[in-house]
Amino acid sequence: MPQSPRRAAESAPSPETVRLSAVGFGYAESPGVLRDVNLILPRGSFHFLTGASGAGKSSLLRLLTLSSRPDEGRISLFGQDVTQVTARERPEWRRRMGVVFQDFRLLDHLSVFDNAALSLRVRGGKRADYAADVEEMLAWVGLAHRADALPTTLSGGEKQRLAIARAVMSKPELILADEPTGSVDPAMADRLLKLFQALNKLGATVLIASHDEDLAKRSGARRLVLKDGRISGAAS
Ligand SMILES: Nc1ncnc2c1ncn2[C@@H]1O[C@H](COP(=O)(O)OP(=O)(O)OP(=O)(O)O)[C@@H](O)[C@H]1O
Repeated sequence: MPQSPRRAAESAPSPETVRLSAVGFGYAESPGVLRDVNLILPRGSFHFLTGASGAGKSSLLRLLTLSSRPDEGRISLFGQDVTQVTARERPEWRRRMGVVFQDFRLLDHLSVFDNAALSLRVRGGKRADYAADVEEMLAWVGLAHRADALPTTLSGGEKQRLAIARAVMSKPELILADEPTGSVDPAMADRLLKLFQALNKLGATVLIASHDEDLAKRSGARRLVLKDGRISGAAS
């Protein structure tokens, strides 16, 4: 039985934020997407996960967000085995992560401001206490002037920037981002990269899945390459 996330957070933090041991994963239609994947993300590390379209980057992130379970092997997060975590236990683990989904998953009935503030709202924070921080984050991603807009009125790049603001707003311990710069221009991609780097400097463990080889190189982050269902390191 894994320790509860809250209890685990109270004890000394694990030096490993993520550990995958001999992980295998696939779908009925696509078996063997991941095969014998072994991976350690030390606390406070910054990695780019690259690989061709269909290599399994999103599938690997699905396992880390506990949206899917591996067919084989074990997964630990924050030093705790989460391989068999139930749907009921999942939200508590997810609160320790900031996730940028490839399809954004914004809440269309909430304003840009309220989407960005979501993780703070669910923690029961008062608007007056977090408003300045949310406004600052929206300004950083260039959305201050759209704070009252609904997500349906945003461009693809604006939605992506909002998805990032929302994911990192509560300064999570682990940031997982799936193609977080796929819809923005190179200047904005660099700006968003700086945001991830700043959060990493504050202690967050960051894993970015991306096709963008140039951005991965510019980041100076460690590279992980997914190919034929397996992960290997690559020179940055
Ligand atoms: N829900 C699903 N059901 C069945 N097969 C799936 C599902 N999701 C992904 N796949 C298949 O699993 C493989 C890995 O897909 P995945 O989305 O993880 O790759 P990716 O590296 O993230 O690709 P991209 O860079 O294009 O987003 C692909 O062959 C894909 O067709």
